[in-house]
Amino acid sequence: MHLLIPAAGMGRRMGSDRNKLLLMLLGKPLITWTLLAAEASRHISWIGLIAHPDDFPDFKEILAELSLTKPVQLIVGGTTRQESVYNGLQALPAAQLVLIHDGARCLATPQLLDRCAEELLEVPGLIAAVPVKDTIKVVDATGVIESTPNREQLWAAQTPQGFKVDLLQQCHAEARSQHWEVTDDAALFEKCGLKVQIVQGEETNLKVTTSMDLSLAEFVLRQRLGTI
Ligand SMILES: Nc1ccn([C@@H]2O[C@H](COP(=O)(O)OP(=O)(O)OP(=O)(O)O)[C@@H](O)[C@H]2O)c(=O)n1
Ligand SMILES: C[C@](O)(CO)[C@H](O)COP(=O)(O)O
Repeated sequence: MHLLIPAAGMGRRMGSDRNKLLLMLLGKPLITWTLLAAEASRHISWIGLIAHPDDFPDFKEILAELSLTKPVQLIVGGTTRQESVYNGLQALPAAQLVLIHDGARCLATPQLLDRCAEELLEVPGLIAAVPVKDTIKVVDATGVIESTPNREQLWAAQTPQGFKVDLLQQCHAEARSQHWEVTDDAALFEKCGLKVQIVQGEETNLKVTTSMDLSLAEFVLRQRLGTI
């Protein structure tokens, strides 16, 4: 199965002066951990790494050092994640199904990628997600709570997200013509009235967004490697 990895962000919330995916995490660039999970997945056969052209030299160096067994194509990203995925879909070789996984979710396991790949044979669209643990409040502009949604219906979206390619392409085309801006591909499917199935995600599959997340990711990796 084909995998697109959006990796063209800036990492503004990290407060870093470079793409956070190039920051070091336990001795390796953060994106390396994501690529290693894709390499170890039984179902992934092709990887599209969507990046900002300024980062191409660094990504090429990382890829040369890793020398993965699977083909990796560098694709020019856009100014938003949505535009980056759109570009990825344009560059995708002929394929019926695609998984999309954030470069910043570097702790996703190969097993999660494989479960999503297998489930995608049965449904038009899916996302990994975990039940929300906190009580969530809907708050107005003045900081006053408006409502408390029933937690049983709340799930935190992760990636991988997987889709039938033709349907996702149609949703992205519709989004461009209607000027929809969303933070994930499932939201486009939803807006187009298409079904998106939840696949149980992983609690450790955090998106490295702030420097605290980077510390948490290091802790999880050390635990996995048995060094703590
Ligand atoms: N124009 C963009 C923006 C984001 N991404 C990717 O989408 C994923 C999720 O985005 P996020 O965590 O928000 O990354 P950044 O945009 O780098 O972070 P920030 O919003 O803090 O700037 C990341 O793997 C990021 O590289 C992308 O490919 N193209
Ligand atoms: C796709 C995503 O990782 C799902 O949680 C997320 O929506 C990416 O965008 P964000 O704005 O960084 O949350």
